[in-house]
Amino acid sequence: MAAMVLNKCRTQFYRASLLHITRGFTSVTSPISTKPLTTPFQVRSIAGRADPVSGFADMVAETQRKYYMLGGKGGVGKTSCAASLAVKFANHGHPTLLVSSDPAHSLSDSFAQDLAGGRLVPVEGVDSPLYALEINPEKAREEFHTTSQKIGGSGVKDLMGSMGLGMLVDQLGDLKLGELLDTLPPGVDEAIAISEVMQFLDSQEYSMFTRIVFDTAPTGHTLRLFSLPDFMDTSIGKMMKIKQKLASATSTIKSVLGKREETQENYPDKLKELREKMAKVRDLFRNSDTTEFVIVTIPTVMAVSESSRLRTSLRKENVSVQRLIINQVLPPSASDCKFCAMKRKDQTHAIEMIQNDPELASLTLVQAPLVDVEIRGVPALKYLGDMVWR
Ligand SMILES: Nc1ncnc2c1ncn2[C@@H]1O[C@H](COP(=O)(O)OP(=O)(O)OP(=O)(O)O)[C@@H](O)[C@H]1O
Repeated sequence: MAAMVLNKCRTQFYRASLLHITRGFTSVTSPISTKPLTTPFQVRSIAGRADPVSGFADMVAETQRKYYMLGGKGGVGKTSCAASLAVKFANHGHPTLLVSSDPAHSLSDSFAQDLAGGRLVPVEGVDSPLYALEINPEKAREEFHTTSQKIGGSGVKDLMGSMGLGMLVDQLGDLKLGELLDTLPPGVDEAIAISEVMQFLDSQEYSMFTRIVFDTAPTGHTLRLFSLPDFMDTSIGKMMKIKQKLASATSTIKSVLGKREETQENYPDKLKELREKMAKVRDLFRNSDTTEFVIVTIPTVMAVSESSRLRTSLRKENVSVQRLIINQVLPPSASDCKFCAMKRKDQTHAIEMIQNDPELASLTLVQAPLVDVEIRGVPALKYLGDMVWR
């Protein structure tokens, strides 16, 4: 029965067959005929849009450095689309850096090459230099935590207790410092890691890159980046108060005991530096001349709803979003099996949702087909890139 149903299915899955993509062919052939198909998946703007967004020719044209951030719900194809864009930039002459700030890195899996290690790793098989960098948000979080703890965490309370300054510990209570340090907002690690990368980008080692593509963590985390400078203001303010209280208490004690003042590392300055870096990253993201945020989604109600919320948040933060990639769209069919027919109905509904969504309807939609094999390795990414980035 299942075989009979499947036999009726004439959905023309795009033959990203291993044979084709591992040999680097880019032509698309139908599984039921050997004739090339004319792909219907193209950059197109929605009816009524006055100014269609630039195509890949414009994305590649300028020599000035550009940043592309790809974000969206988990599992929709952010890494695949980001990696395919990076490959395409590199194959069009742009030395390109692909950065993953998703704690669950998948660049190595996507390229089928070992790109791990938190340092620049060259990607093999592309025409111009393409480097990958998997940054470690966990490490950034730990560093932030250690620095904060040194200024005023439990270490301070222990120290003050041992100095007989228990009353000051009580005064610290109202600053809710412990709470502050223990409840760093989710995504703070990713944001810190991104800001660390941004400072490298000004260095000589990174100066050759003219295209920088970010594969970001799922939706909510990326958005934290924008609220962090304010969060840092609050936390730095609290830490400065503690430092002042500590400084006056310790100098009184030391003068009584006749001890010399020790030079202390200026930790709040470090936090201020971090805050400044984050503010710089936020400003860069808001600069529509250099940066574009591309939302990736799939045609399901849940993914579309999340994309709409993401777009609202990015608009409030003045981040430029011009295109929405609708990934894994079922290809055309001469006659669907029952499963494909149901799936197509759902997808059609989700695409209509996009077209009627006030946040998403104004974007240029780029449909990318569901292909019949997993997208792994440079030839496969090139294949995907040729369909998505046109
Ligand atoms: N158009 C497509 N056709 C078929 N498979 C696809 C397509 N796009 C992505 N995939 C596959 O879907 C899976 C998830 O893709 P990917 O890792 O790019 O998603 P992601 O959004 O980055 O995930 P995460 O949020 O977990 O980082 C991978 O196995 C990938 O090969």
